[in-house]
Amino acid sequence: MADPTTNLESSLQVPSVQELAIQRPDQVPPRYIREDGEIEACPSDSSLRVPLIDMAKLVNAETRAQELQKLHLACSNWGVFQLVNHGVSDESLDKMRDQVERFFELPFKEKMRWAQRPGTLQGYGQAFVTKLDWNDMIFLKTQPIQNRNLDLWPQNPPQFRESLERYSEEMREMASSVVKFICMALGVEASKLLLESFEEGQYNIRMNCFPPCPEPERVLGIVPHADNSAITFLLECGHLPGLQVLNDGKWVFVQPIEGAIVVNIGQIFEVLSNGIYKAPVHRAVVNKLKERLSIVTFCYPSPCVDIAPFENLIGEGNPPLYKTMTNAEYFHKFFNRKLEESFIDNLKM
Ligand SMILES: O=C(O)CCC(=O)C(=O)O
Ligand SMILES: [Fe+2]
Repeated sequence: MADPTTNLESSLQVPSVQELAIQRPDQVPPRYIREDGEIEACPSDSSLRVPLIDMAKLVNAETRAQELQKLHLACSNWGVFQLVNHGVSDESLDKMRDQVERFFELPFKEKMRWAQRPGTLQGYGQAFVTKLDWNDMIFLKTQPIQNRNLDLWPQNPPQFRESLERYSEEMREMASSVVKFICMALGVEASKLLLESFEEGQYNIRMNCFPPCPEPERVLGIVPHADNSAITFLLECGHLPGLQVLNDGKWVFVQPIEGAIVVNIGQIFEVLSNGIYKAPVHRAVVNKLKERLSIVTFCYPSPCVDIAPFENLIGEGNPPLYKTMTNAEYFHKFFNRKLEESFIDNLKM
């Protein structure tokens, strides 16, 4: 979910999906069943593929121009791409995946040591909107350090905290370069202020567990949504596809690629780009036999910068399409949004 904090603010205690799945039920309890028709597990057009962007080609001055063009098309036509050669070491990615896998393997009672507490937004549990998602998760704020609630940072498995700390640091570094290149692709010079705002930005990490589900065609792992971040990085823990992006009215699987990180535009960047880049609607589907894990990093600029379309994109014939908001106003609108209304449409002029 864009930022599970919304749901958690009014979160009810709901059962663990992993615990439900362990009992190997033949059917799913009705409160998980989606009434809006069968969930299409296969893309209607399997030739559609989410674009691949090579960070090494963006860094290299000789190949940059061409790769920036690809990046521009990826962001304007899809809002999502797979990033390779991103510079985060395999070792660090593997370590993080391993610790998250081990965490979800712990007995339920042990995981509950880090459960969401009443009045807290973070911790182990579920996000609840209207229907239940087939998903357990642990949601932790990692940067800046004062946002951390270490009481909710697992100490089991033993290296969880240090892996998360290192991983989140690497995501923060990656965010600054990815934002810089996305701005270049958009044709705006990213201001020093904006780039610094990602160095000092806010980073929240949601680790998702989607247990096997007896009726995958009637249940969703995560409901369709767009992220409220500026950009989001998603790391797959295995090879089982589950993330789907809505593209031209079709749900398209994001096929896991070894070593790649999935990057998607969030609603803050949609505003910054004056709608040239859109935050894509996406969802997670589940599998009948296999569990899937994902690690999702939501990147936000520092609360000091306003959220408004880039000035260079505005001029005669190009009016601003979105309002100018302080960070606090943006989150106030988000937390007070009506679920039946489109959040992003409410940010438009
Ligand atoms: O894990 C996935 O496939 C999707 C996760 C997601 O969209 C989210 O946590 O916002
Ligand atoms: Fe998402």
